[in-house]
Amino acid sequence: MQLKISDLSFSYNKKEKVLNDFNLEINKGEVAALVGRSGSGKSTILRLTAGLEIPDSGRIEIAGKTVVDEQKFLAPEKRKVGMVFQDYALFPHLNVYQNISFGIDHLSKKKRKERTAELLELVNLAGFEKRYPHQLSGGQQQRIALARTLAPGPKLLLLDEPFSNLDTELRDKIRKELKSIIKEIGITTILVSHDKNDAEFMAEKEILLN
Ligand SMILES: Nc1ncnc2c1ncn2[C@@H]1O[C@H](COP(=O)(O)OP(=O)(O)OP(=O)(O)O)[C@@H](O)[C@H]1O
Repeated sequence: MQLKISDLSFSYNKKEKVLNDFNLEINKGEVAALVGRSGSGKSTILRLTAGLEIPDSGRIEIAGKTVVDEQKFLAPEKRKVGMVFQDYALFPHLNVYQNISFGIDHLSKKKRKERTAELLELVNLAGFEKRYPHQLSGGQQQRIALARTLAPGPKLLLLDEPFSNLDTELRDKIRKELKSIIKEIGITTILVSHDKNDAEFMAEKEILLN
């Protein structure tokens, strides 16, 4: 089991529960989609898994290790979880090389260079090192965001509405690319989507939130 969520409850304001005893299990290498109406708590589940919110109760285990329960809270950077946000959140003042190598500054310069090159190869953007985010198309920005997230070698990849900023034509292309990258590295992935087609195309398993 790569991700196990047990009896997770959460509210933003302590009044209205967004999640009530929510459970979820995802196997290693599996790609799962969270689907459900707007406001059903899809992004909240990703945020809790990444450690950006603290649950009211329940437990989350990643690769067999408890990252949060009533006693414990592991900081986001220690969870080995990579999250790509809806708006990609690239650093506008850093170029592609700097964006991707941001999370691996503990490595030597040589290793960092190698790893960044490997990731640019993976997302098919070798040669783009010196470009700035505003000099990239939406699809390219998304692939750089993915490369940056994958750089430290996360055990779990979280994608929040990865196709929402793309027009229909590009969306098709990006979906295929994203799926093939995920398969190539075999990373366990959860994706949030409000689009049934995207979810069906990308995921082996769909989890419906009400
Ligand atoms: N920071 C916040 N403070 C207070 N309430 C919030 C906050 N973020 C989300 N909520 C509320 O929590 C509920 C779940 O939100 P969440 O973003 O997880 O839903 P979602 O299923 O991802 O929705 P969408 O498909 O529209 O992105 C919603 O009712 C939302 O209004």
